[in-house]
Amino acid sequence: MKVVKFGGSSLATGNNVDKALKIIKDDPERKVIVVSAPGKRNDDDIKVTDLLITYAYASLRSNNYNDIANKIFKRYELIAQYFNLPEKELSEIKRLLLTLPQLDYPNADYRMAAFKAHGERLNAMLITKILNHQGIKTRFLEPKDVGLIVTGTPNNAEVNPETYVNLKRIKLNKDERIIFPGFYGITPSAHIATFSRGGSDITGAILARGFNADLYENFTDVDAIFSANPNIIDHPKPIKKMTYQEMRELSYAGFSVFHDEALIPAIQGEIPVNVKNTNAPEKPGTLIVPEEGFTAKKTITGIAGGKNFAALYLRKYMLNKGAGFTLKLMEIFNRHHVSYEHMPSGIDDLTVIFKKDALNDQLIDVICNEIQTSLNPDQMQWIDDYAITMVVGEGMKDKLTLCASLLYPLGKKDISIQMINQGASQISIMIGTRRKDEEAVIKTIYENFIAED
Ligand SMILES: Nc1ncnc2c1ncn2[C@@H]1O[C@H](COP(=O)(O)OP(=O)(O)O)[C@@H](O)[C@H]1O
Ligand SMILES: N[C@@H](CC(=O)OP(=O)(O)O)C(=O)O
Repeated sequence: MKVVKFGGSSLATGNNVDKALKIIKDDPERKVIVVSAPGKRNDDDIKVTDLLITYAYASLRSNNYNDIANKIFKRYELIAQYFNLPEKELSEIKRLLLTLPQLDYPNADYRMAAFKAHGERLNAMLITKILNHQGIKTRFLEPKDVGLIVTGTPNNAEVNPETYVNLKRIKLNKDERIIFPGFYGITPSAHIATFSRGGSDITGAILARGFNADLYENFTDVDAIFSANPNIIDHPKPIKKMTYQEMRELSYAGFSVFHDEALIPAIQGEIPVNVKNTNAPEKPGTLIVPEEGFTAKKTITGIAGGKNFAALYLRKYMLNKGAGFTLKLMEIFNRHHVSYEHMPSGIDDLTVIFKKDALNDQLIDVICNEIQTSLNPDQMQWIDDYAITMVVGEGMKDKLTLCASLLYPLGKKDISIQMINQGASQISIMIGTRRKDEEAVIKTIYENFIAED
């Protein structure tokens, strides 16, 4: 049995949905289908999830939100019309959409989560109706029906392990497909909470693990995962096969094609993941597999870049001798509920790297003031335009001189390296630069090490 997920880019129009449905019908093993909300139809379009965010704010400010609600409904109506679905089939979808502002929510965050989740919820309802209309027996199931329980914050939730116990109890009928909305779960108190953006990939992986699928197929709008972002490198080489850990590191640093958290359930359940193109399903795509039994054919598998970082540089002479410096630093972060990403250090200095969305200007000032008062560093600098480039490959493990040879062409191009860190797993090297240099780092390493390999 396969769990299949279609991203928003694969469900943006009636024509796209039709391609997705053909893929489903083509293979009886594709039994559990996770769907995202309709995505962008062209570069200037707006994803339904973003329209729902606007709707949530507009309906808080005034009663004048009909235009945005109608604009959202129109997205579903256009898809329904493509399949000649009778209009009455849409009445429930319209009602649910229009009543969102009137419902009770515990607070504004839960309210926002419920609005956002309806992008996938209504799409799953619609696609179920379309398939049944075509004579394909299909059942709509959602998190509350199967016990997909989440905890954490309402717009950045995490799956609760109880979910897997609940999923084991669900019976899948032989002659029936399941359509399941991605991106959200249900809290222990039965409220909707969403994963972080792009989180339908996570739902697919949870169901693949929970139903013990043979394969998790993730359909998107590119032929494969490429060895570099196709928006930066022209026609980058596709990756045919890679390990879970390689994918984790690449998606963390910027391969937006697959959510980095989505691999964890797949790893835990040892479910292989196949990323494929809805527009070319005959192509093999990229297969993501366990490390055991994997033989690396290339030194570097891929290179990813993330611009959305900031760093705090601290110099304190004899840092290596002074006990408690790092502990006090951690206590300050902990007091303000700030998590950090990396903390490379030397004898006299350390850099703490943050995701920018973990902080705001006020918090940065408060934290820097506390550090100055309690740790009295010899130098402290906040670097707001920090970028991380991650060079990843299982084949890097035994290449002792790789680090030096990676840096040489960057130096020749006058790119200033702020930090370099080889991961303990030895399959990644992280290069910290100023944001303006990030694309040049990716292009230089791609040209010298991937294009040639
Ligand atoms: N290394 C990469 N390989 C493939 N696609 C990438 C890569 N890095 C970024 N992308 C982008 O990710 C997009 C697919 O992700 P996304 O839009 O979230 O898909 P979906 O809507 O199917 O979830 C591609 O269209 C591409 O622009
Ligand atoms: N619709 C949600 C969740 C998601 O996964 O979407 P997509 O499959 O289009 O990346 C979002 O836009 O974040």
